Amino acid sequence: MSPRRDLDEDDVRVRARPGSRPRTRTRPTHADAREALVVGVDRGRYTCWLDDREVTAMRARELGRKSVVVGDRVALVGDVSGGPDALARIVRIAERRSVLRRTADDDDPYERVIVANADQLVVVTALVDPPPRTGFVDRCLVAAFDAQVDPLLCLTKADLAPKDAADEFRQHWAALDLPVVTTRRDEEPTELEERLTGRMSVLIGHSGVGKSTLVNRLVPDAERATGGLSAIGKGRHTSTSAVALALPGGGWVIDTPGVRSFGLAHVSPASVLAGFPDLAPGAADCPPNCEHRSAEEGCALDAWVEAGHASPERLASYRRLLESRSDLG
Ligand SMILES: Nc1nc2c(ncn2[C@@H]2O[C@H](COP(=O)(O)OP(=O)(O)OP(=O)(O)O)[C@@H](O)[C@H]2O)c(=O)[nH]1
Ligand SMILES: [Zn+2]
Repeated sequence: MSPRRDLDEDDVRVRARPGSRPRTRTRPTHADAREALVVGVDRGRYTCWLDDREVTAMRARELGRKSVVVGDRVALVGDVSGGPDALARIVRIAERRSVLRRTADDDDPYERVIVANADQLVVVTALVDPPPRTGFVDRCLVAAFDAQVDPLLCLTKADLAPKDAADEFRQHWAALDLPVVTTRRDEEPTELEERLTGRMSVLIGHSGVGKSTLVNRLVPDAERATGGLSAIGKGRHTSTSAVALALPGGGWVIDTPGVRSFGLAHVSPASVLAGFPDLAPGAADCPPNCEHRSAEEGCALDAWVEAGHASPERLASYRRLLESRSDLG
């Protein structure tokens, strides 16, 4: 097993080290452990939210190689006072309800969990400057479907765009039940705020689309929320790690500064299709193991589109995504 393969693998190989004391068979159960939420990760230190304070923690040895990511619910022991020099230990990670993964590139088979337990993926796209791209949104939708996280499309900079720009762009997903909000500089992002309240949402978007602007409006004390952990607070623009910020009305918004998109190498072709629910039923007439690339190869999706069940742009979009994945050969 190469050490790189299992960056995020949860199966642990316990190696007996020469000279080390034998491990006790029954580990302490840490009945007094406190439940906390991981809101930041920085070089082996985990910022956890416990009741109403931030606690810095490290991983306990007994976690083995299990990864701890933002959004994880963990059990803490040790010094959970949250004082400046206090250091707690993470002894357990609760089972994850969802995991958002990425691969660095489509042809990079090594996947990483970016965020655990999110229930909403907010795809942030500007209507102008930079111009919106349907392919980026499609890619994010596939990642959301794969992770079983609800998608929300957030179109920013409506104040700079022609009046019908938002309607025109969202037309691409007219066949889907995709919720869409638009935001603009001269208005509070009230509708977005409503959709985020009480949930754990991840923001994803290219540089310059206005993510930081949104986060600052949604979390006015963002700097304070990341607290003394200046490495995370100040490093938001350079850091590549995600950070969870508490929303005033309840819930969390997770900013992912280093993640601009999702590689999909780990997503099976069938799951990529699941991200296109308007096309997916059309595959019922495909030959077994159809790679859905062309009608010449027997793919039934072209006929599905010709029959008017989905738009040609959607099929083209799907096939572009497939092409960008090298694992199909
Ligand atoms: N007119 C207008 N400008 C906006 C809006 N949202 C953001 N901007 C501007 O767009 C630029 C980029 O916004 P940021 O919030 O820094 O974008 P970002 O997505 O966080 O980019 P990174 O920090 O590189 O990740 C800034 O100059 C913002 O002032 C908007 O709704 N309307
Ligand atoms: Zn097919």
